[in-house]
Amino acid sequence: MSETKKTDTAGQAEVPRQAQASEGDSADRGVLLRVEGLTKHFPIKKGILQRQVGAVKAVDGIDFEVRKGETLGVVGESGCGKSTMGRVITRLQDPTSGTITFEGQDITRLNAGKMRPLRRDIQMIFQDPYGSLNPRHTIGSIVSAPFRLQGVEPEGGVKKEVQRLLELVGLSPEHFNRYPHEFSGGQRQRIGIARALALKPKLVVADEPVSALDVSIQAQVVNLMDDLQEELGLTYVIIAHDLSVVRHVSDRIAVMYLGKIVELADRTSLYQAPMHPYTKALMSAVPIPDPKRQGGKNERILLRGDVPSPIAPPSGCRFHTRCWKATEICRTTEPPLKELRPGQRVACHHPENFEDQAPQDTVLLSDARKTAELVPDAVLEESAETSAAVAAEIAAEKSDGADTSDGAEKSDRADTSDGAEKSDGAGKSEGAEAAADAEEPAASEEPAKKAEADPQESTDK
Ligand SMILES: Nc1ncnc2c1ncn2[C@@H]1O[C@H](COP(=O)(O)OP(=O)(O)OP(=O)(O)O)[C@@H](O)[C@H]1O
Repeated sequence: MSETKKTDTAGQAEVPRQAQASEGDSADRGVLLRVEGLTKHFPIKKGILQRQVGAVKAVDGIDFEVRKGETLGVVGESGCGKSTMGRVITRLQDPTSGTITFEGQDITRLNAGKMRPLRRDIQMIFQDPYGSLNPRHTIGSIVSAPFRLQGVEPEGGVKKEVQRLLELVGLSPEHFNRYPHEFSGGQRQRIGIARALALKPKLVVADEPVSALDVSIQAQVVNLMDDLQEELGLTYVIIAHDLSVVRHVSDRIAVMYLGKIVELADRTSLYQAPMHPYTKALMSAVPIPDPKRQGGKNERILLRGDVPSPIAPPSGCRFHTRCWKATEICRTTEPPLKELRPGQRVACHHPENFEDQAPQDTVLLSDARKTAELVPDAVLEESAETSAAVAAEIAAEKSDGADTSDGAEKSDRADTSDGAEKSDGAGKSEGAEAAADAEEPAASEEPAKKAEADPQESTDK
């Protein structure tokens, strides 16, 4: 999208202009949409009396904000609740609970009549360019529908405005009287975009806007959305099932798993140092175009099985049944979405690239042991190394103000060079509790304890 988004600056988190104000400072300034505790449960009913016997917890308590002018990417496997989230925040579906605030106005419970004026400002682009256009209507009629519905008469008339919109999205104004079947998938998606932009919305939620298109066409449509954002000052929420589409266009990315946001970070932080193991797994699935980086430590992490059912999600951390780091606390206690680094929120007891949040919990669950078999050794080693390095850095920073940077660097080297086992120990010794007063040296018994408790696991590693 904007130049800032296309260039990755090493080590420096990229934040859109509007987002440069600190999180707290921008309590609402610069925030277009705020979502708090949002849930959407679909009731499951049975019998003649249609009694509710359960619920599909498609979205199960999410919080995030969308800042003016930014692109927020939302990723996760199929069934994670992304589309439901998109339909609820645009109020095409009612939420079960939580609040949605748009430009400071609570829109959670507005009825259709009260939502109508807001429909101009909040638009959605749908995944299927074939199903989302009525085959019996001409392109002119489809793109002019928002004007009719809102009773808006654009300057110069509807026809002229629609032709301008068609041109804007790269179609010929002469296509006005043609029908959807006369267009290719990419062209149809452009028509969908023209329709969404007709009333100059402030927020556009695009649900997998390119996944139904050929790869060669995907880039064209993404670039078009990109250019339009700059030209019209749009704010986007772009939903995708993998990171390959959103990685280039998003300012920030929310990773969803089974109805929850497990990580939310600016793009650079997410790519340079993903913290949730699920994010890391999703990232490892994206092909790396740089041949120099191929064959390095970025090996593919295979996740076991499918996303569990949202009718009865796993207890504690919902990812624990597929996570190679899961310990008992992951099964029993749901990790909160916590800001571990500025601008990077993560919900994990044993995050990647950060000190362990539950260092006392060292025995892997049996599921995790099986899952670890699918994770390349290099990834496991790297994971232990980076966590230990961060833990050492934090400990050094806390113990010595003046010499911090030097000390931290040295201890990084020492830990990482010794390999996974040693660094794992260091990582485990510096936990959340220890971090509060982290003067203690690393407890070297930790890895031994782990190996003792779980010999299979230690050999796996
Ligand atoms: N109207 C509905 N009634 C009942 N269950 C629903 C309904 N809509 C969605 N679901 C369920 O909610 C869960 C989340 O679906 P959703 O479509 O939001 O996920 P998603 O991450 O967007 O997946 P996909 O990429 O496949 O669309 C799924 O288990 C789905 O079956």
